[in-house]
Amino acid sequence: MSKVVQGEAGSFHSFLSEGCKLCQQGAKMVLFITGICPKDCFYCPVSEERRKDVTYANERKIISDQDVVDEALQMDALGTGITGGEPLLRKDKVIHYIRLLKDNFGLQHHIHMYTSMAPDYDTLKELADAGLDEIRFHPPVKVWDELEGTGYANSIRSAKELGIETGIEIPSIAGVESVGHFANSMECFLNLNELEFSDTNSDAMIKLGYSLIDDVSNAVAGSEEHALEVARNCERMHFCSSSYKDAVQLRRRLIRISGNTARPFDEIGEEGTVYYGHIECIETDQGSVLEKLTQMEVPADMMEIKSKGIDLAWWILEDIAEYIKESGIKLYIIERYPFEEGLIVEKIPL
Ligand SMILES: C[S@@+](CC[C@H](N)C(=O)[O-])C[C@H]1O[C@@H](n2cnc3c(N)ncnc32)[C@H](O)[C@@H]1O
Ligand code: SF4
Repeated sequence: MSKVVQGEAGSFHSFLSEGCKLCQQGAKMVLFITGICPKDCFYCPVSEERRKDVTYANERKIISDQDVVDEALQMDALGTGITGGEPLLRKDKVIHYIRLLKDNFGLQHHIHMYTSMAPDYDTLKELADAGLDEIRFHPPVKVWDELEGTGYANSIRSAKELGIETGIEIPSIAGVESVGHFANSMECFLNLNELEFSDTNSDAMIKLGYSLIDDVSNAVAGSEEHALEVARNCERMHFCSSSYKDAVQLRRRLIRISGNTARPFDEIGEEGTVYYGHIECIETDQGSVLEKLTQMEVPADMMEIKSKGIDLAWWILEDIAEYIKESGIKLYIIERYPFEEGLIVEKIPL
């Protein structure tokens, strides 16, 4: 599928792979296999905390298979993107999780994988046999001009032969034009990511002369223009902008998760965050506060006892605030990301 889309700096063709379509709906779980990687890209955005041999499904640290299944259920995932670090450094783990996800959620659970390596036919066959649907190769910048003569060309040919939807995914920086021609000659798709600053790459990127587009986004000035150049000659390409990723994909993912996990008294906001009231009190006060709530006939399904207080519907808390406020007890309306211990966006004292 190819259509003309309007970018901030002009219009260009856009091709969406199956994995991208599901990602745009916020329906893809992100399975981070390992944080280790043999490459040393100057733009690497992987956080210090994750640059180890650790596995996460979205923000959940994975200890057992059940954790992976629970996270997919929690967001009602329609597919999974396998990433890292370099996932193929833990090939057996990748194959194990592809099988686990296909067994639990059916063959229609779409799985794509990123790799910076150029795996041989046998490795790709193992991945295809396990059920991998789509692969996105990320060759290092230094070989972009000579991709025909590298292992990436063979890997792309093999992946296509094995029936895996095949593409290249790289950041949109100087030099991408030649990758556009290569993608055409290989008849594979090309995803260009708008280059972004992160905590781990900003020193290197500033030294190389990159700068922010403005003060409110992490996007790098000039990145979109490189993609527009490529779009002139590349049929199956897509530019994934930083603002789209943040504004649309994240919001849709949060809405999916909160729709699945909100308690009866959580209000789901337009951005997918949840709003609820919170009575902060020490354990010894909890009994007397609960007694008051019962006397005021607050329904049991409109509250939940937590270790450091009681959560309840914010509109009920607002109504009864003046009757339960006393020394040592604090009342708040909280807006939070819809995960256990999710980021608190706002905490308004009553
Ligand atoms: C973060 S990597 C993770 C998977 C694997 N390590 C790899 O590099 O392919 C996934 C994609 O992110 C993109 N990427 C890497 N650094 C980026 C940055 N600073 N800004 C925008 N996209 C970036 C690359 O196009 C890469 O294909
Ligand atoms: S291949 Fe990916 S994880 Fe590895 S250094 Fe490059 S961006 Fe980072």
